[in-house]
Amino acid sequence: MGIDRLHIQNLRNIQAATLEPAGGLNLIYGDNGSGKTSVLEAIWFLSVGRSFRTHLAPRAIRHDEPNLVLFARTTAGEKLGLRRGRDGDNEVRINGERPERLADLAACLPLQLISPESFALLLEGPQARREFIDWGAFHSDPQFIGIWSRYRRLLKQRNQLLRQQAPDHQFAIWDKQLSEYGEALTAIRKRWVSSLNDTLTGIINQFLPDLPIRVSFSQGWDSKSPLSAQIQGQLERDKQLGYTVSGPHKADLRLRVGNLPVQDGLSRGQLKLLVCALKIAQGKILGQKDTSRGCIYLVDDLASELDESHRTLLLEQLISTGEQVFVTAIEPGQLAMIPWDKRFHVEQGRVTEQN
Ligand SMILES: Nc1ncnc2c1ncn2[C@@H]1O[C@H](COP(=O)(O)OP(=O)(O)OP(=O)(O)O)[C@@H](O)[C@H]1O
Repeated sequence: MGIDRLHIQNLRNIQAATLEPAGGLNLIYGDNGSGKTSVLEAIWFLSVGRSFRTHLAPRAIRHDEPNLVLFARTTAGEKLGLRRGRDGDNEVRINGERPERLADLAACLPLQLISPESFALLLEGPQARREFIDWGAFHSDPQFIGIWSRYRRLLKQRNQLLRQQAPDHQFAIWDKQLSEYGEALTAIRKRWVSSLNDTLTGIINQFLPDLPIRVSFSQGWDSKSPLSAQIQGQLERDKQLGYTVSGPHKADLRLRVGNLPVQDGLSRGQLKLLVCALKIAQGKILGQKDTSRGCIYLVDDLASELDESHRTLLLEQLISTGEQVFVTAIEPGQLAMIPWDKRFHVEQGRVTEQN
């Protein structure tokens, strides 16, 4: 899985660039502010429909230009196009057609991003970890997106009834459906997390040997009780609070080292290695599925927080996935020993392939 052609127009300081990346390891190097991260941002945009740096797409559009335009051709032959306008006029195309939903882009182009901001996965609230689990659930089970969307709609409707202090009998029909979809959603998440665990343990043992790291899935409500009983039992409390306290929308991935949450028990570099292990494991499992197209890894600022031996270890793990990898770095000299398949130099928004 990968992209064999990428065209970027008017994204940040890149006026126009065309890259023909290798199927394996691609290095993107250049000085601070040259536009390296913008190349990764372009690929991310084409998968997710937005930037990983800002929720305000106009900020990514090159100054004084009305819109940004991106295009990629995947190794499966799909042509993905995206245009974001300053005036909010947006367009997405897959093989020339408008997709039914934005998630269709992600299905064509599964990505894992490792960046200095990826710490959020471990340091911030559970939402980032739910999104992490749901990435795997989405890519491994075609039913997931439909079930997840329905659950979210039902939850919104129930919360509205709670805020309106609706009489108890009005909840019965919503709660039945909410429980059914919630259980189905959780079953897919559980399957994914259990398939993740073995691969993850192997990578953690390499990255962080001798540390007793444990990863467990918390489904968002008491695991001894069916969701229907939980939701029924908490109705009075939910009414007082005006929202649904427990359920799959509160799921989390718990990570501990010994008795401590990892954010308290690991150094910055160790946390980064753990984030990398989680993301590499996700992509590896997906790559092993018969139905899967694998995934592309984007690694922004490889050197940050990691010493040389851990940088090498990380790259070895990435190479072992056999997937397409894009790595940005300021100084290519530090990475001279790595067998890059292609190297791209970025200078003031101009991208040139090096021999
Ligand atoms: N909307 C915009 N229009 C034009 N230029 C922009 C816009 N937004 C950001 N820039 C500039 O584009 C460049 C973006 O650089 P980018 O973050 O991709 O650099 P980088 O090579 O990854 O840098 P670093 O090594 O410091 O992380 C910066 O020079 C920034 O000032």
